[in-house]
Amino acid sequence: MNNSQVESMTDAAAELKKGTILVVDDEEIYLQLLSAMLGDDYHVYIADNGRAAIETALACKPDLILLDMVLPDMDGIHICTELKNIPELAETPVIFVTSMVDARSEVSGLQTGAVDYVSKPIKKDVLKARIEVQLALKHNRDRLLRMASTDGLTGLSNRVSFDDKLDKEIMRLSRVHLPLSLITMDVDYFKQFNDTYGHVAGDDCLRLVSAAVSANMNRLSDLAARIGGEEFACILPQVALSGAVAVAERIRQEIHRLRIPHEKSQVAPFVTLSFGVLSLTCNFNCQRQAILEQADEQLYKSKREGRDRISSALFIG
Ligand SMILES: Nc1nc2c(ncn2[C@@H]2O[C@H](COP(=O)(O)OP(=O)(O)OP(=O)(O)O)[C@@H](O)[C@H]2O)c(=O)[nH]1
Repeated sequence: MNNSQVESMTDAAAELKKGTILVVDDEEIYLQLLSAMLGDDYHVYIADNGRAAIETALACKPDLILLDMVLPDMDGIHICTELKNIPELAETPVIFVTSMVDARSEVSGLQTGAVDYVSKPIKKDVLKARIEVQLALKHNRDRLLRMASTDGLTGLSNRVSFDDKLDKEIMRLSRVHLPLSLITMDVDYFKQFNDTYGHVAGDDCLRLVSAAVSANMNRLSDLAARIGGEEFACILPQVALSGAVAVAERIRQEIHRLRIPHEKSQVAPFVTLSFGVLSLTCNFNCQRQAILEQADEQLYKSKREGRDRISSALFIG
């Protein structure tokens, strides 16, 4: 077996791992024991104090944290409370693994938001079974959350997660006085498209359009959503008007390149989109509803002025 075969087998083994676990314990012997116990099945990260635990959790986004109660810089209750206050980590299940077996400690641990409490010395099979239960629950919860925030037809974000993201970005950017841009877009003469080619072809068309829209979301903080039947929208945090118009133009041209036939369109023999772009410098008085209304006004302007075009404006607060 050559090196690259060994490497690809190692990669394949890594792929098969069932999740990421952060082990937090100040005793080297337990870090070693748990790493050896779990290392074949999971990606294991370790931390030997509270501060390192929080930093490592933020960096590796574990599926589960095994947390000791007694650590040199802060106790487990304190660490768990901090984790629950960090939005990205608040839902990460924590299992206390500790020698403190009195009922009061156990109750405190569970009241802090831990999902389970396991006493030392560790019984390998029991701990593994409890980990499996918590990971299965997390997996299901993540799947339900994904389904609740995704549009079933296109795989883009749905209206609920669009509204949620917009509210969050308005608050975040208000603190730092940075711009936010929105692009709203709508397929031209889509009723005629459905009437001509049928609803199934209409659905296929919406899927192609959404793929073109999401292909132009270049930053992790961008979000593309289907916010109505044939209406899409993008949130572009920290992007000013000219940048957002450039993104809209890229999407417009990409839709042209797709050449999806649309013989009943009065604009072109293929599918086109109309766009509304709106930018604002956020402040705490900005209301989602007012922002969307003004973005829609720009979209209607594009429709009125002939479709297959971009209209843009700065938000008037
Ligand atoms: N295939 C399909 N059609 C949809 C879906 N959601 C909405 N539609 C259709 O989209 C069409 C939208 O029509 P209108 O609002 O009249 O707009 P339009 O024909 O695109 O005209 P303009 O927007 O003015 O260019 C309607 O016929 C809806 O039935 C969907 O999920 N799939």
